This record gives sequence, C-alpha cells and structure tokens, in this order.
Amino acid sequence: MQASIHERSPTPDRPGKRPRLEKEGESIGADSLGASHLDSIDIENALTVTASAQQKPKQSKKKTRKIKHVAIEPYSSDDVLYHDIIALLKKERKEPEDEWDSPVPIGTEIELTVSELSSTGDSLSILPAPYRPWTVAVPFALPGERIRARVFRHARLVSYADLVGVESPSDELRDMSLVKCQYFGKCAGCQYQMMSYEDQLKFKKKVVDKAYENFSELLPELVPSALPTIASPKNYGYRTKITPHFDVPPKRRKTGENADKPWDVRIGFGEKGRRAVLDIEECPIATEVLNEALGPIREDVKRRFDTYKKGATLLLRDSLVRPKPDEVEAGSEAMESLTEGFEKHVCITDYHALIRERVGDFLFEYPAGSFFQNNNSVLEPLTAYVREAVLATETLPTHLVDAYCGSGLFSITLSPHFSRVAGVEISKESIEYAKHNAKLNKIPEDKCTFHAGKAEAIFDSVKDFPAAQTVIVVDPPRKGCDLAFLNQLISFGPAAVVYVSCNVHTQARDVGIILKETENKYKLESLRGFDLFPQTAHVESVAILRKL
Ligand SMILES: C[S@@+](CC[C@H](N)C(=O)[O-])C[C@H]1O[C@@H](n2cnc3c(N)ncnc32)[C@H](O)[C@@H]1O
Repeated sequence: MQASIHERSPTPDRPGKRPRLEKEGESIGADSLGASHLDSIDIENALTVTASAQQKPKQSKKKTRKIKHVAIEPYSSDDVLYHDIIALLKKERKEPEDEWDSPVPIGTEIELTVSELSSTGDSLSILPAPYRPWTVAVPFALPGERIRARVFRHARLVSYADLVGVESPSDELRDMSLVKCQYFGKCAGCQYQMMSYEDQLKFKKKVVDKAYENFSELLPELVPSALPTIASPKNYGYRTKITPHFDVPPKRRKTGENADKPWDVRIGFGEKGRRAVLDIEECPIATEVLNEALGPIREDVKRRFDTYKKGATLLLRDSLVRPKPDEVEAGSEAMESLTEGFEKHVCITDYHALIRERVGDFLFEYPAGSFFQNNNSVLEPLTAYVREAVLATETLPTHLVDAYCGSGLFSITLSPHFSRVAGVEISKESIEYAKHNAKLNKIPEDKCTFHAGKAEAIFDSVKDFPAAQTVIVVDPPRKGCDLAFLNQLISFGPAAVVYVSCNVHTQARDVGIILKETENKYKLESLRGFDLFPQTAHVESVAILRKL
C-alpha cells in the first residue's frame, strides 16, 4: 500500500507540552523502549479518522536539523532498534546514506503503513517515496496498520513519533476489547494490551530469534529456531511488585507560586515519551492485593504532600502472611503447620520487611527492597523447565553452580536433584537470605553453600566439583556476564550451561562468546522465551548449552 505524508506545523505550546528533547541515545520516561506519547487522544478514539487528518496539510516551518552523532551504547534498546532498522531497510538502501540526517522535521505529521513490530515494542514504518530510506518508530501501532503519527525526535536512521490516530486498524492483530487498563496508550508500562495473548507470545519468539541473528555472531546453522514462548499462567494480575512514584515541583516550592491552590499530585508510572508521571489509580497487571492497597497509599501521600521536600518512589510488594518470628523457628515443623494451606496475601510497603513467596513446594523469604522475580505465577514452570533441561541426559549431573543466584531461587528449587550446590551472588544481603531459604526448606547445610562476591569468584570454591557432572545456571542482570566470568566458565568446562536472562540480546552475545571461544565444544541445544511480563514487550530467554 502506498503511504502518503501530511506535514503539519509543529504543535503549538500547550500546557504539559513535551519538555526538552532528550539527548541522542538517552531514553525518557520509566520505560526505555524508545519514546512516544499519545497526546490527549484516547487510543480507542484514535481508531476513527479525526477531523484534523482531513485538513489541508501544512509544511512544517522547522528546518530539519542534523542530529548530533552520539555513539549508541551496545545492546541498549537504541542499539536493538538500530539492528532492526538495518534489517528492515536492507532492500531500500542501495548506497550508504547519511544515517544521522533526518528527512522529516520535528513536528511533522505523517501518514504511514506499519512494516513491523520492533524488538523494543514500538512499531517501525518506512518513510514513503520521495523520502530517502528512513524509518519512523511509533508506539501502540501494529504491522499492516495505516496510522498517523507526529515526529518528536530523531536518532540514527529513525524518527520517533507519537501515535495520533489509527486510520485503518489491523483486523488480524488489533482487538481493543482486550485492553483492560484505562491508561493503556499513555502509560509507559504496557505495549501489547490490544493484542491477543497468543499473538504476544508469537512476537516474543521472533524477538528471541532476531536477537541471535543480530547479536550472537554465530553461523545460522549453529542457532536453533526459538521454541514457542511459554505462557505466563496469569497474564493480568501477575505483577507482585510495583513502584509508583511522584515528583514535587521544585519551582513552585521555591517561589510559593500558587501556594493557595491544591497540589497537582500525580502518583503513578512514567508517561510514554515524557519526563512526566502519569497519575495511576490502578494497574491491572499488578496483583489484587497491590491494587487494593494502592488507593489508601495514594490518599496518604496526598494528605501529607505538603511535608515532602522532593519526590519519592513507593514500594508495594505482594507477600504471603508469614508467622511471627517469635512464634516459630525457621525450618521447624511448627512453621510448616502455620503456613500449610494458609495462603493469605498482603501488601508490604516497608523496604526492610520480609516478603514470603511459595514456588511449587518451596518457600522463599527476602527483604522487600531486594531482587526477586516479579511474576510468581510463572516461576514454577520456569524452574521446572530448567530442571527438566538439566536432567535430560543419560549421565545425570551431580553438581550445580548457580551463578548470580539472588536469594537462591534456582539453587533451592533444583537442590533435590544434586548432591552439591554452590551459589554466588554480589549482594551480601541476598546471600544471607539464600542461606536462610536453604534452612527454611530444610536443605542440609553441607549440600548448599552460598558465596557473596563477583560471579567469577565461584570457580575458586568449586575446584572439587567434577566438571563433567556439573551444570552451571547463569542468570545475570540485563548487562549480561562479565568476560572474567565467561573465561572462568569456559576453562571450568561444565557438562551443561543453562543461561536464563531478562535481556536476550546480551544473552545472545555471551552464548556466542562461549561457542566461539570453545570452538564449538558446546552445542546450543535450545532457545526458548518465557513470558514473565505479559502485555509488555519484555521477554525472559532460556538458552541450554550442552558440552559435546
Ligand atoms: C536477574 S537477577 C537473578 C537472581 C536469581 N537468579 C533469581 O532468579 O532470583 C541477577 C542477580 O545478579 C546479581 N549480580 C549482579 N552483578 C553480579 C556480579 N558481577 N556477580 C554476581 N552477582 C551479580 C544481582 O544482585 C542479582 O541478584
């Protein structure tokens, strides 16, 4: 379908207008998956052609400015998007062109046909002729749709634009009756509520496949196609932790301007494409107890708003009610009888209070402010998948190394199948709780050991582990593994590596390093996405590597 372009004057100044444009490579809002904002247009209404679309297009007076060349940080969402763009423009770009010179000015309103969903969750469209090959990233739009969008910033080979309207929605992919959140289309948190859950899972499989194509530097024949994404048992009401925040306007506080008027208190999440907080009264992807608690917590902040000198982040975390510490001893039978069948959930707001979760038959406790996976409903399938993968060999492994172990999720859930388990984690507090959790689950002290330190330090403590019977589970933060760790892992030479990651792009890089550095002594046996974050563009990826 031939796309047409309507160019408009830049949006005039208006209350709440977009603040300064961010520097290149810097993302805005709570979400770093590109940037966009749906102005005052509700996404449901955006499905009908608005009057402004039929007005005579005006040429923007703003000159196209050359964008400053700023290095894109490798494996950042800008880099991931850039790789998608290069693949998309492959056919269009006959000669190398200036990648930093946008052909459309800021403020231009364009009509586009969406080519694809990028790995970052924004849609990507190619500017139609006579423009030279250039893309436009627009949120909340789907492949095949004809949309109108207003450009608000440029980056390398891409202009970011707000979705102004969907002229012809995708019959195949868009179903607005599925949207459960009144803030969808404005909040930076969710990208996919208008799609069926099956389609979300299919897109996430593509993200895993593309990540290995673009970032592993492996020959295609060494990379299996990703297996279908495993669904989250809950796709709404699953988030066990939310962190709404609020700002206190500094200028007003300084000058006392409007001091007699009530505060405009906004407590919520980042607004898509703005450095602003969107006032949020409920979040349908969060669990029920968190939503029940959110109202009173918001009221309390509003009541005391005068007392805040600066903004703050609130913590709401779902926890099972735990027995009082003086009632029972950790690991005792009394503790078990108190907790068995007693699954009342509460909302915890104190960063230092203990959270209690159940994963299958195991109990976990950890301080509310520390790391734990945020979707409890998918943790049993995830840990079961890892368990089945490590045990799917003729010679059963006997030893497990859990690198980046947090408070012991994989060590503890996999421990019944190993004679020795060693976990390593940089946070001393998490290690303390990994030890506590081993005790809570009655795992003998000499079976599971936990070490506080950098992941690579573990190899000094597992010199007596037989490499041929050892499996290493690796679950690093978004930036992936340090080279020091990968080098040690390679020299140790475990029987299998299970690499779990919330950033499939750094995972692809690290898996590529392991395969290349060992000259293919390992086989990338399988790749599979797990949906820990339904309604969003994020995917958790599990790669299984087996020594040949
Ligand atoms: C994605 S979390 C995984 C935690 C755990 N596997 C779980 O699922 O609960 C990554 C963990 O790596 C830890 N970490 C970050 N850098 C590290 C490093 N260089 N060495 C060891 N642990 C590190 C963080 O503190 C965090 O607990």
